[in-house]
Amino acid sequence: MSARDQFFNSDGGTAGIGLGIEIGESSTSQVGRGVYNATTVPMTNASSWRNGQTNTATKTTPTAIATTTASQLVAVKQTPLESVAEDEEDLDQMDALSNLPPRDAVDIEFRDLSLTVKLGFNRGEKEILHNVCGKFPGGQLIAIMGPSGAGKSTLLDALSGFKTTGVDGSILLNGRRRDLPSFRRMSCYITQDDRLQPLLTVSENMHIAADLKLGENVTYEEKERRIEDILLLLGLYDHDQTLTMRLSGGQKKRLSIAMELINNPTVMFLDEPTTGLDSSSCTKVLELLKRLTSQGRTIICTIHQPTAKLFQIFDQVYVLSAGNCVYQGGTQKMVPFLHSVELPCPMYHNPADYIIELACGEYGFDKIDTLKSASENGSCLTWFNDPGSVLRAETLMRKHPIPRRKKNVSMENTSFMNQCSVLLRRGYIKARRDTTMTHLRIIVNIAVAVLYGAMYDRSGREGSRVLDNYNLLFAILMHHSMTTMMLTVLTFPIEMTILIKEHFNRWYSLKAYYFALTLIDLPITLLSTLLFTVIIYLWSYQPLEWVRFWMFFAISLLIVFVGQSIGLIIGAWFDVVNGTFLAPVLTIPMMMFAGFGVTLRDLPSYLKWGSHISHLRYGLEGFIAAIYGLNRGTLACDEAPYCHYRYPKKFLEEITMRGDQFWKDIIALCVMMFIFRLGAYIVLKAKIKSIR
Ligand SMILES: Nc1ncnc2c1ncn2[C@@H]1O[C@H](COP(=O)(O)OP(=O)(O)OP(=O)(O)O)[C@@H](O)[C@H]1O
Repeated sequence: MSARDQFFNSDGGTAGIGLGIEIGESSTSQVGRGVYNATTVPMTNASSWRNGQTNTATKTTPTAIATTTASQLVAVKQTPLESVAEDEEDLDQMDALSNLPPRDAVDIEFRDLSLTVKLGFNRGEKEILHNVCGKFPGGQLIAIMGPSGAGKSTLLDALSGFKTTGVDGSILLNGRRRDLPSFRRMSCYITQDDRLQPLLTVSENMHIAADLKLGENVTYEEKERRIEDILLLLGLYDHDQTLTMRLSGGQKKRLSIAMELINNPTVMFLDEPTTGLDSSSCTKVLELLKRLTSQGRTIICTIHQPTAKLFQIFDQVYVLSAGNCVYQGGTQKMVPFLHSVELPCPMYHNPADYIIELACGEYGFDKIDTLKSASENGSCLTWFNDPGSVLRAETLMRKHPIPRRKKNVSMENTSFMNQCSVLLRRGYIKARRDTTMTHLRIIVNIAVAVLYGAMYDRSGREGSRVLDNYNLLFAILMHHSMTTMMLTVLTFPIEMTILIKEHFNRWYSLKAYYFALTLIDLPITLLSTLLFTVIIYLWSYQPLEWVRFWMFFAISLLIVFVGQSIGLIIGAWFDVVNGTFLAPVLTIPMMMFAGFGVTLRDLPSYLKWGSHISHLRYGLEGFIAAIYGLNRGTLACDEAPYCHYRYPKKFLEEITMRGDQFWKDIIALCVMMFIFRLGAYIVLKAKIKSIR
């Protein structure tokens, strides 16, 4: 049977067993037996409950259930892997899982956690989390639930360290204050949207992740083994040659998890891992996460409103309402909890749905206050599955040794050189397959060169067509500047989302990323600019002198680089919509200052500064120097009886350009390129910081 089939045929034994326990325990509990039986029994078999069929569990006496489920509980606790894998396929997956080294469970606790955001200039602040407390014991699958806007993602961001600005309160790991750099080394964050490289296959994505996330001392065989195990475990093994963009939503979600599993994190944060998936894929993803917790990992997910079937997969739930905790405890204990506060879950109602309705204020806002005080805004541990086993911070501290202090250890697992070489390899694969950034760019350069060539045929040699040629030079300038700028503005925001995720998960440093980004684009920029230049230069009959050709090419190349750097600054800071508006709007003044429409001499004195900051001015001046400078001789005058610009000098005088400023233009463009590149790096860094 294929790995995929193995994955999809697994029956989620853990969840079922967990459910049995819940019913048994609750059936014998003292609180509201009538309501409790009615509401929890359906969870044993969600579909039969929905269909209104009688469930066998309902006919079982409470004592019988208690006996059965108690023995299941023992089985789960003592031999989790064996009891989870109920058939051969499961056991195969468990094999793969057992090759991932188990982790020492990390207990996460937070006290009086609040998070405040600034609303903008003069608009004050907004507190999103209001002194919430909570405890997430290690080795459990925990759901953060709540209505939309309750603060689930914000809590996840604060706990994972993704957000640090405006966070107040304490976060403890095994009883000690969280040291963020160390915590980031043992945890990972999987975002709601799948930020994956679409043009890489599953296998390539996994190999890149392994090469970046595993130390350089890990052998090739070890990496291969780990990749194979993870792909097998996640049911992606049969798809390892599929391009990521062709994967289904559920497969993409699993690939996101697979890539972060490579370095075996102890704590995993997942923002809405089930959003956008069908119910079967949701179940599979959550069952997979449940399996991962059996090895000591603590997995915390936000989830909107799980179905009864999904709900019972979790060990523990943390429910938020408008930034306050309204329930914290075991999934099985939610119904007794609601009963204890005299808000019993109605018959045939999914408790998860009911508590969300309560948290939304559908039954009155006073109920939210009741729940908040009953759960002590997250401090109350009474409703944990096994409150007796929940260790206090002091006990945890004593149990876990003081971690060794790591000074000056880089956040990344591999060296700068390794990061650069892996990123260059990834960039090369992407560039080969990228229809926009590579193929389309080359095609557009050839097509535009042919079009301009046809329009301005022979304009470069004719004295009577000097003005046409001047127009051509300006059109070339705009083409080089705008195409690369707009391409970057349109594509970089998507790349940026991937960068934010991977950089936070410590795949690479920003320096390595930026270095690779700059280098990887060089060959394609050189090739497309060279093709364009050769075609237009020859077709428009520019002077056939090597020195002029290379001067022309050098200016073209620098303009491309400057345009690209400006695009990078805009693309890094703004989204596609704002960027698409801003880029042309900023280019127009640069065009006006270039000396094309209004000569540099005629520019008002108070606007002269503009021409010094316009890259298009240096570009145009450089082109003019290449074509009409270097004391170019008399032009041919074969096409018209009157030849106004027979002498290039006359033309230069008229446009107030000297034709001997080539090196000054080159230096100015180089300085601009350097400043804009550096600016783009600073903007990138600032953007990443501002998000956090
Ligand atoms: N930077 C911010 N500025 C202003 N308000 C913010 C900011 N970030 C979050 N909020 C607000 O905080 C609240 C909680 O947001 P959060 O994204 O955590 O909610 P959520 O529970 O995850 O919602 P959903 O399930 O819809 O994703 C929302 O009302 C949101 O508008």
